[in-house]
Amino acid sequence: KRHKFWETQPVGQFKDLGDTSLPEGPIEPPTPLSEVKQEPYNLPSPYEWTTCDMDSEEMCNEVYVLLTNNYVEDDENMFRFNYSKEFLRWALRPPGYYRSWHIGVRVKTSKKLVAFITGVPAKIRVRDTVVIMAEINFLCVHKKLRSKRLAPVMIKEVTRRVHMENIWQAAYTAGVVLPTPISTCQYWHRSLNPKKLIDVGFSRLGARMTMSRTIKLYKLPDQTITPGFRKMEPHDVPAVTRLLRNYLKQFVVAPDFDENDVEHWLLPKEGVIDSFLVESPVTHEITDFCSFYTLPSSILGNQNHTTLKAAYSYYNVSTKTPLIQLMNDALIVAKKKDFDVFNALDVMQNDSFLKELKFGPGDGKLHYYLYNYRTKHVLRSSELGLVLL
Ligand SMILES: COc1cccc(CC(=N)NC(=O)c2cccnc2OC2CCNCC2)c1
Repeated sequence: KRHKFWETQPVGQFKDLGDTSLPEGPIEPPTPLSEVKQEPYNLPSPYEWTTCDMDSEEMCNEVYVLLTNNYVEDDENMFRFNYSKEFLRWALRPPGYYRSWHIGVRVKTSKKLVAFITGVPAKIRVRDTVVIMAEINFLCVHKKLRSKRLAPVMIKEVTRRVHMENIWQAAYTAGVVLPTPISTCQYWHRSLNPKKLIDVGFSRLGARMTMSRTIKLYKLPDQTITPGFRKMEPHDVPAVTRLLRNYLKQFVVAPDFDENDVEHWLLPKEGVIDSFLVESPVTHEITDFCSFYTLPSSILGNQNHTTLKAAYSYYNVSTKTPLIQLMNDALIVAKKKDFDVFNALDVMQNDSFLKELKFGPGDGKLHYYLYNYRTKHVLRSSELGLVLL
């Protein structure tokens, strides 16, 4: 039976789609903390819960190895996300994080880590209401333990631990359709190293196209072209916070970043997150911002290449520099940093540059979900101002 688990959860149900009489907001009220289940859910007998301390080199490595071998693959099982350890430490330890929300499942006898799920706290605005939510991510069950119904009990356990911190909503994304997406995005890819992308089967040579013609088509200048375009630095945090908060106001769902959040999520970290801004050479005002995160993919079964170096568009703000020019500078920097491909979702105003900057549509969609929060309508992807890792 499809969605046996999700029909028991406080999420929008397919049967409610189109019923605009249902109000926007929480689906269920908070439970008194004294009534929240105090002990962990039961796992099947061979398994036990563990808390993954990402500060521990050993545990962080166990998580890295589990995800490297068992996390999300593309639809044709040619690529698998290969989040780095530094990236995982960044993604899982934002301001106010709870170590207890980094949940692992071990085999009692061997102590092998065989499953993982995480939450991090985030302030998310939905229209005019700021809600403290858990951002749920990295749900991974070892390939050999699939369809043992571990995922539902892991989701219930992370929900229970989130409830214990008096948080009642969550946000998550998935490549699969579950009850019920608040929005569905198309992903797009911009080739930076077309020869490698074709060699590994990520892209195909276009009809009536030669390889040299394809390389020329995607060629980029050696230098960025916007005057005042530079790497973000710590002293830029207040100005970038103001710029980003103002820009994100236009979207129905968006993070409510303060300076601490901006310092964590947007200051450059080598091999994890790159961020740039435009400082007007005359007024020294910060007028524009762009950022992308580093998420390589393992290439499964290719003799010549093992890793696809991919950049993922994160948060971008344009107030003076045309967004197309700003994003072209982001492509130029990504190419200089030896990325093979630059990925983007059609969220925010990304639709305005995708085709012109030679992005091609990906072969899948990314669905956005809220837990225990109903939106009046399914949102257009351009109404989304939230990018999850
Ligand atoms: C190229 O290697 C891949 C390895 C695994 C999966 C996919 C396809 C895919 N599922 N892509 C995305 O979900 C995606 C495409 C563009 C931008 N962000 C994305 O996902 C992000 C955000 C959600 N969590 C994963 C990373 C591609």
